[in-house]
Amino acid sequence: MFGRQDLPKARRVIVKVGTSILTHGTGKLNLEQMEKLVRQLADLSNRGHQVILVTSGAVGAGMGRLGLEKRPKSVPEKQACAAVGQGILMHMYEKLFAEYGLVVAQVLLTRDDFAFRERYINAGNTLEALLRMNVIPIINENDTVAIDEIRLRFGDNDTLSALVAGLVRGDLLILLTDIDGLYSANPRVDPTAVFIPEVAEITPEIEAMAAGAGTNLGTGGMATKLQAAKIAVESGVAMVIARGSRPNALREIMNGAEVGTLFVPNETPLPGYKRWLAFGSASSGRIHIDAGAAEAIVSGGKSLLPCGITGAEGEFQSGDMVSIISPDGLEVARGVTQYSADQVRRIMGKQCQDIEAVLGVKGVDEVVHRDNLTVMVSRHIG
Ligand SMILES: Nc1ncnc2c1ncn2[C@@H]1O[C@H](COP(=O)(O)OP(=O)(O)O)[C@@H](O)[C@H]1O
Ligand SMILES: N[C@@H](CCC(=O)OP(=O)(O)O)C(=O)O
Repeated sequence: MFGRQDLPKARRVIVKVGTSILTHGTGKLNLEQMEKLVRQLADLSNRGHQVILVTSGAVGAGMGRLGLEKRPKSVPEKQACAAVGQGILMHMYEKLFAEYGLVVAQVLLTRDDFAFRERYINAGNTLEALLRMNVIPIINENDTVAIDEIRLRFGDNDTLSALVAGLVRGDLLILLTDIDGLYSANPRVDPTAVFIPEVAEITPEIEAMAAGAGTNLGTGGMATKLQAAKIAVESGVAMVIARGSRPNALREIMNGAEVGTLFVPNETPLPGYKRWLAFGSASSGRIHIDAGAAEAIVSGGKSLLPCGITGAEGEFQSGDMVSIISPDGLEVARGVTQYSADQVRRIMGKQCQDIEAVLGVKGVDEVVHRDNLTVMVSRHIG
């Protein structure tokens, strides 16, 4: 059984730091905190671990420099703050890592870089090349171009860090925030909340523990951290949420000490392509299915045939990614369709041998083949 004793063996470690620990309440950078963080990361690298840093704080740092006291509401203003702040953040990281003789690289990603498989593979190759060169990649969302609609689908940097961890087949993802880890309820609101040291399975009860957003400067609170945990554990990556201001938090975690909340990785993680289907890809439409088809796909590992389809939404083409929706409205699977939306509407409910008569061509039997399909039931993220 995976446990804390396995953490020292983690070779590739992704560390995400939230705005709440990188900036003061004033919005300006918390320099002491950044120095401590960089020192620990440099030490991890010196110990032979491969380190990737996912950093928030661009909007916060920009606010500080522009003298704004509240996080702006409009998207262009937030993006303007990020454009000012990202340079300030990188300048500090470059300076601090250089003191320990380490080279850093800025990598800015958007949701689309994960949704398009070619870009996803390219981003992975670049990160591999940087790690081979002993460079520390410093990743943030490309806020100036990530429009709100797309941002919402990304969630925030918690989700981004988990997608990155899956992309590079990381061993451990550490989310450093302003609280010790997961509690049974938000302890800032509920004084009876108890600390949860380890989560072996992310059940609906665990999900219910994470309520709403956190601080004025941070964005997602615990809810987005649990979404990140779902992606990480299904990708075979262990995850720890811990307080970033704790002195030597990273060293203690890497030594296997009981610090923060540990999320145990799945013993049979999704393979690379199915992982991308589940978490990276963006769906172009929805195919509705009946209860029998849902059972065959989820429990039987079967392909989706026309006879189990009850409807199609959207204008997808053959080769597009589609969400497969059960009668209770849940996305039970996601996969690549071999028929367009128009064709699906014409062959739905029919037997395979009738496809030729309806479409005038002899097509394949499977609307979505099981090789190109991933079951989402337990993996639904948001
Ligand atoms: N069940 C919970 N356990 C711990 N913290 C919680 C819980 N529910 C909500 N929170 C809030 O989540 C906050 C951390 O999230 P956030 O402010 O987004 O940090 P970050 O900027 O590091 O991403 C905590 O300060 C706390 O107020
Ligand atoms: N890209 C944004 C980060 C937004 C975000 O996810 O913030 P947080 O919840 O503090 O991790 C920034 O750099 O300000």
